[in-house]
Amino acid sequence: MHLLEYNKDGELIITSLDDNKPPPYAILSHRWGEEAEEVSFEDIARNTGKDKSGYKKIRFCGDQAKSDGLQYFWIDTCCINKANKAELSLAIRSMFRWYRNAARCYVYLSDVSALPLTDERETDSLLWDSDFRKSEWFTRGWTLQELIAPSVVEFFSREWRMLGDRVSLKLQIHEVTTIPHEVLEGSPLFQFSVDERFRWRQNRHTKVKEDAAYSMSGIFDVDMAPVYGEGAEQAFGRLHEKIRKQEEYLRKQEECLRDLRATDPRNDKKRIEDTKGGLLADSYRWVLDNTTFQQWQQDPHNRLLWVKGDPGKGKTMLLCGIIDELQNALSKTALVAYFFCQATDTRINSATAVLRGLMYMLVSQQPLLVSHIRTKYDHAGKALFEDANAWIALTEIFVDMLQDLQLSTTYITIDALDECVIDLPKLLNFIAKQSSASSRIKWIVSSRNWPGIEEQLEQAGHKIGLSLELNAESVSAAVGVFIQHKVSQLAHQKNYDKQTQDAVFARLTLGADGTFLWVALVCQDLGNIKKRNTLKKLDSFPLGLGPLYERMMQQISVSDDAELCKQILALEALVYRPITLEELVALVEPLRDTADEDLREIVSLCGSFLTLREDIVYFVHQSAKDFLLEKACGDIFPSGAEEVHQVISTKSLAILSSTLHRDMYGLKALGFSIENVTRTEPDSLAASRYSCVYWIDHLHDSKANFSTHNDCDLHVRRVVDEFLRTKYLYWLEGLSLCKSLERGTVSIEKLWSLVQETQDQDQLAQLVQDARRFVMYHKGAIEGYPLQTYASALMFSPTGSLIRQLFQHEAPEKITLKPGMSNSWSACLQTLEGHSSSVSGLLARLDPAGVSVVG
Ligand SMILES: Nc1ncnc2c1ncn2[C@@H]1O[C@H](COP(=O)(O)OP(=O)(O)OP(=O)(O)O)[C@@H](O)[C@H]1O
Repeated sequence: MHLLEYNKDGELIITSLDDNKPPPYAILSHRWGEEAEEVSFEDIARNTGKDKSGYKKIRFCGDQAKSDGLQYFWIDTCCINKANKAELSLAIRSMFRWYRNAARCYVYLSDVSALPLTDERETDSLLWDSDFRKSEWFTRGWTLQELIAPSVVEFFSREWRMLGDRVSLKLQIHEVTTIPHEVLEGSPLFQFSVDERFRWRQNRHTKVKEDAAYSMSGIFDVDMAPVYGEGAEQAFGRLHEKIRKQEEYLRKQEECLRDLRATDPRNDKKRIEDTKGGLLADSYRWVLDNTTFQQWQQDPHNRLLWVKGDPGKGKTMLLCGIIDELQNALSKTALVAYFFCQATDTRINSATAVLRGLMYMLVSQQPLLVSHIRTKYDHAGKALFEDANAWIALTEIFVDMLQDLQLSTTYITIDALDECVIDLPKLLNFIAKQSSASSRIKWIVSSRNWPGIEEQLEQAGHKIGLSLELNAESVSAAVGVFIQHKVSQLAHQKNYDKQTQDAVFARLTLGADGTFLWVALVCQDLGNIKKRNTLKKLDSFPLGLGPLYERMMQQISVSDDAELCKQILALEALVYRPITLEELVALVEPLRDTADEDLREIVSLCGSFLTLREDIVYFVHQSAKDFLLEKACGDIFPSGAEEVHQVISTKSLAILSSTLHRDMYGLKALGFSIENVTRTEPDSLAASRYSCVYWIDHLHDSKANFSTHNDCDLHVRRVVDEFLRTKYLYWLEGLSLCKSLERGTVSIEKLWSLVQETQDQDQLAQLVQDARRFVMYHKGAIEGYPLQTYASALMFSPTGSLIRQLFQHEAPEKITLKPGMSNSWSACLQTLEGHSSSVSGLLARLDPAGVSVVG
């Protein structure tokens, strides 16, 4: 790009600079006078044209830029070498970007006069307002992008007096152009519909007719080479086609991000901070002065920082604090991606979830990185992130992203590696390798002091460890600050007198032993104790986390609601994700008619093991769940954990049997896309969502043995058989509505492995086999369009399919297939979808050889 500047003699000169990284510059927007009177590229090159009337504009623009501290400026009359056709064409395509990248845009309105009345600097807007509104500048085609693209647009009168800027004049500009205020205030253009953007060009004209289309291309962010002579119709036709392709691309992009996002780690961080009582800066800031931390931050050879410590030492909160500090201190171009593993939540407890979360965060901050995902995603779709090869695909994509030169300094943080329960060794191996790969990427991970983790991270070349136990003094001081904070909170809440407050403080200080969690749990308990009993109870809090949990368990055991609390704890310890209160009530029979208030009270009676946030029940800490599973099994699972799994599984089937039916969200149309589905109010699946997704997992973990003939197993078989016969299709619809069909197919495989054990391959085995084929075959259609379960899925299943026969009454009545379906399932296991746009009606099978093509 060519830019103008003054040389040391005050003469205008033209300089060519890199288009991608231009220095700050001003840009002029104006109406051309007679072409012969405008200063051209050659004029500047030859130092001529000073006698032309257009020269004044250039001097004004240069002077204004100078007074705004800008050395360079750009004017279309003389910064494009029009003799060079290729350059001209490129300039037309780049114009929107040049205006957008300018530090300031000066709009010179030669038909608006604004002479000052009294004060030299002030002009009276009443005098020029009407001229301003009538200015020809608002009627020209190219000036639309000149008005919208730059971040700062300033208007000047014929006398080069400042009238105001795009924001201060937005009322007038809106009235003249109808362009919304938000656009004039700088909102991104993609937020406005195509029709809306086309509307802004109404009443605007261009000298050359094709320019009417070319001048809009930047507004739609499409690249369009000018072909003068093609005519306006053809030019607009090309523009519309480009916009259509662009929209298609963006839609796919959105789809890709939606599929990638198993969780948004930013929300997890907020939630974790909230459930842990809020982040206290004074309890983590010690780390900023820690020499190991500083070494990691400053030394390019130290790329991986491993924060390690025992349960409850404050690692998670420390990482939350470090992330905040990094984000506050970073330059605009640096990125921070983080992920919090939580073993209790299946969404965020696997190696693939970690990579998905990190990638999602990187792409959200640097959208161009999405190209690395798109190359694979455009072929594979959502399965890329979920199928058996997901780990391989994700690591390849992630490595590509990290090697992308557009990625500047990047901080990657993963908390609680020990809570990554699926494929931790793979994740550790990946971190160890990748953390050495680039000095631009800095890693922080945290975990408990597990030898297995230590062993694998040992392989990392550029690592450094920060042990909380070895920094006991700093951690103790941080816990001291935490105690002060908690005690003053309690004192306020319980209205403690000075003696009680001091005694609580002394007890917590004596017992904490550098463990935040112990303090947090004791304070939670103290919050439930009457003020007058506080001093008496203080000494009964045992030292150490384990003994404290034991005491909590004993208290529960002697309470009036002991059985109920234990039942809830048993369920909570086994569920695969945190459940909502509604799901809890559905799964725990004695809670069925409990009033909301009582329900909350009962949850709070479960000692300090559980906590409620936004009506979801969480463990207060992973160590609480660990304690229940390892040390309190006898209390909460008197007949073994398998039995509780089995109860959850059969209870789930009972819930599903009474809630599932056809078209639960009232979608009516068979082609209703899942993308447009919103939950009904009240949500008919609210209580059964968990059961819908996880009943088979619990059945599987109950170690049900379908080949024995004991009463219990026979009963379970009967229940499963009955459910599949009467509810299978409604269950598939439910899974689709819960956006969990993929998981459902994995579950059906699990069920299949269970029933396969039956020696005689009885009816149930045949039914499950058929159900499995059914879902594998029609997964794509059902996943995208829940009600296709009853249409294409039923109709395109073989006539001999048991599921088809059982649900024949749900199939569309008036459609006959010619030729009809064969009697049995083909060798094809799954339908591959190769359509480029969405499928919304019935599907056509074109290929009898085994692979169906739909669309
Ligand atoms: N900076 C802090 N601000 C506020 N609370 C804190 C802070 N640090 C620790 N805590 C309190 O201590 C508790 C335990 O901290 P945290 O969960 O970070 O421990 P952890 O070391 O990650 O434990 P684990 O490894 O077992 O998961 C938190 O629930 C919170 O109540």
